[in-house]
Amino acid sequence: MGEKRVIRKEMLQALRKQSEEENQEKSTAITSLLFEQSEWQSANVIGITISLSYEVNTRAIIEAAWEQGKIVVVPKCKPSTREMTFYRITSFADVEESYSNLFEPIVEKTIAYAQNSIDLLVLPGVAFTRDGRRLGYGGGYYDRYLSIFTGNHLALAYESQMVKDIPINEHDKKMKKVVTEEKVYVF
Ligand SMILES: Nc1nc2c(c(=O)[nH]1)N(C=O)[C@@H](CNc1ccc(C(=O)N[C@@H](CCC(=O)O)C(=O)O)cc1)CN2
Ligand SMILES: Nc1ncnc2c1ncn2[C@@H]1O[C@H](COP(=O)(O)OP(=O)(O)OP(=O)(O)O)[C@@H](O)[C@H]1O
Repeated sequence: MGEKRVIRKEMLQALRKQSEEENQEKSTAITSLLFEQSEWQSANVIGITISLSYEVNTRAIIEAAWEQGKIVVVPKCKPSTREMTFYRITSFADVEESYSNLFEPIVEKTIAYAQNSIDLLVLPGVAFTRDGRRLGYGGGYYDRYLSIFTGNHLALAYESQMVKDIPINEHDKKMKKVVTEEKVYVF
């Protein structure tokens, strides 16, 4: 556990140092590669997070999804059980800054979507390995979600988030794909 925390802290520090310009440039490349994936093209309902400033920018992805006629659902965390429920948003006015400074759906304005109605889950992450392991913020939210999720999933990351090793935890779920600004890792 301790080692995970060190990798997380160092990676987040490095990510926060990346300039906005660099973030934007790489995010644009990641977005283009994402749109080439068959999982994206065939999905009607996309489950995706609202990015923080240093994460791969998902706002342009969400806007494009709306333009492509797709349904966008974003997670709301339940800290007491560390579970997430996804709600459909049709504009950014449907989200508010809430838990842990994340942007989450305003429950009163949105409708919950069941897990089995999501075609593609687009995951964030702090660090990834070249064999498909993922390190998140340490909530275990996605490990729990993926343990019962049957749809497609892939993760978005900067190439700089690919690391040699991450300590394994029995709950850790392997990624199927990670899309970076340089390539698509398929596991
Ligand atoms: N933009 C974005 N949204 C996302 C994620 C993400 O990685 N990025 N998540 C990806 O999983 C989920 C949120 N994951 C979280 C995991 C842990 C904690 C957490 O433990 N927070 C502590 C304080 C953290 C700290 O030490 O600063 C707390 O609130 O008590 C919060 C969110 C869902 N939404
Ligand atoms: N399926 C699960 N059922 C029960 N507990 C789980 C499950 N998955 C993870 N956990 C627990 O959640 C905690 C956090 O897990 P971990 O450090 O792997 O999170 P993470 O992948 O970094 O975070 P996140 O998924 O939120 O981005 C650990 O204590 C882990 O044991």
